[in-house]
Amino acid sequence: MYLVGGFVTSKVYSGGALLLVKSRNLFPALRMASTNVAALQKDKAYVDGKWVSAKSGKTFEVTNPSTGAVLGSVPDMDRSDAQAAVDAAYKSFQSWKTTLPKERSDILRRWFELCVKHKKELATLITLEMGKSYPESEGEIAYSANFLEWYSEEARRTYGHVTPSSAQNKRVMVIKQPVGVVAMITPWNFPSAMLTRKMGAALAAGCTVVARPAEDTPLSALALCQLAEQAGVPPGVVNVVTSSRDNASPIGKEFCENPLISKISFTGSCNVGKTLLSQCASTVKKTSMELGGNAPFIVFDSADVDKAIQGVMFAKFRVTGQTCICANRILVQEGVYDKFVQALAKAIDSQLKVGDGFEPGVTQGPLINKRAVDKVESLVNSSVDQGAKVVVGGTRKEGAGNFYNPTLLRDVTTEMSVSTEEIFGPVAACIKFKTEEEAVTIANSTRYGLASYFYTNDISQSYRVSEALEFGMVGVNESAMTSPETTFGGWKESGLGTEGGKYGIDEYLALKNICYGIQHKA
Ligand SMILES: NC(=O)c1ccc[n+]([C@@H]2O[C@H](COP(=O)([O-])OP(=O)(O)OC[C@H]3O[C@@H](n4cnc5c(N)ncnc54)[C@H](O)[C@@H]3O)[C@@H](O)[C@H]2O)c1
Ligand SMILES: O=CCCC(=O)O
Repeated sequence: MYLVGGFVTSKVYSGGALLLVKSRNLFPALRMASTNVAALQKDKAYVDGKWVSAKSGKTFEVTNPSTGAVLGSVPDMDRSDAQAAVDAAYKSFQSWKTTLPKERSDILRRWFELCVKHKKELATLITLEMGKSYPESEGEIAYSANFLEWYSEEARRTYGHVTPSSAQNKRVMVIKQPVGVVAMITPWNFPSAMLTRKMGAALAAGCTVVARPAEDTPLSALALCQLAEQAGVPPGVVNVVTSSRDNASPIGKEFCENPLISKISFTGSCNVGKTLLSQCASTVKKTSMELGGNAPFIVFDSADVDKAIQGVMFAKFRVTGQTCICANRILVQEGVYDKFVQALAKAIDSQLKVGDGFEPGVTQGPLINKRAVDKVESLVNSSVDQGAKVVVGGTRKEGAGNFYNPTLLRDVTTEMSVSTEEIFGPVAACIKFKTEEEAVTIANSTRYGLASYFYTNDISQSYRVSEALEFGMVGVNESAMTSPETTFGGWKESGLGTEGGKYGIDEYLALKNICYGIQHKA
């Protein structure tokens, strides 16, 4: 690693190729991670236990959204590459499904331990390719690794049951078996955790996997493969195909139409989820869909406002507002509205710092790309045109990188697009309401149903409202509600199925009813 013209330039050897990683703010993280990040950065995809190029030989570049610097290139695979990966996964399924749950558990445990051991290098890769602040990246690696640990424990608990029979000469039991090869498509906002939440469950159940990570963040996925290999995951059990956005749709089609695949597990936007669902009809595949959200964050008059501010700072500004469970509509009862807005403005000013994720003290990294900044800017501008007022921010950050300043809007109404659309950026949009019924009606008046939050000190209200909200997840006086134990999933157009928690592994298991005819002694 050496310094050139104020930049830190790091030699990164990747699959034999020398990459120069250049960033003003890289130094602190690379110092933490030493240069081992190089050993985990791959420039090939991972199929059948081998590091491979695209058959076409094509590659695409991965860039740092904070600086625009090119981090490296990975294979731009197409539909035929995906097909080869499916063949490998299908072949490996025949033996993986017969392994003992304890063997799968031990392998997942070793993979978890390796992720923990390499957390600094893995976190460095996330901040490099995705931009989130380095402490948030370390947090993601802990979260991501914990899914492997959780499923190493769940692997041994896939109990079936015996059903009392209605006939003397029959016995009936239900067993659970792995569904088969699972195709996974994941987004860029949690480059590691969205994969392990799926892969941990699938492998524990006895399924094999072909995954296509988002084009913005393939490096974290490939690093995970390397650790999986070291943990003893056999060839073909985990396969990762990388591609540019241009090949996302053809690969998606292959996944949906290939009869060797039994299930698609997708995390991403509602629009792409709906496309995949319609494509899956041709082969009647099982699906898990973790889609977008439009989370209400309700603050009632009785709430502890300080606690609600602490909660909204996390629920709104985590990962610069780019999580599917981020607070999207902040509904505040009229009695505390002004006090809440004032306190939130103060918290934003004093607690948030925008910049390169490696810079000490930065809490708000860049948005993923220029398109995302344009979208956030247009949502803010159109709200202001319709009467919303900017209390804090409301502008892009000057200079290079895809940065948008943390923004607080007041006098927002339910009709504005900032309320109806998923913002996916650092914009807190505050709406005033009068009654509990009005708040619940507004909260539920969306086709999304992923996460919701409310703050109250009225115990009866906490029961009433948590039962009335049409969302898969409800935080009551709590905004940090995800963990491996959480049953994570959306209602309505936010998705199908759940991940994590007690039920996560069931998504990868098929029920089989076995009826025994027995000779009954006279
Ligand atoms: N519910 C959840 O658990 C969850 C978690 C994270 C993100 N999300 C959602 O993801 C969205 C943000 O991620 P995004 O912008 O990357 O979403 P996206 O839907 O644009 O992309 C998600 C993935 O799908 C791929 N893709 C795009 N078009 C495809 C096609 N036609 N066929 C197959 N694959 C295709 C992309 O390359 C990417 O890998 C938000 O809506 C967010 O709420 C949901
Ligand atoms: O973006 C969605 C995932 C968020 C989480 O798992 O906490």
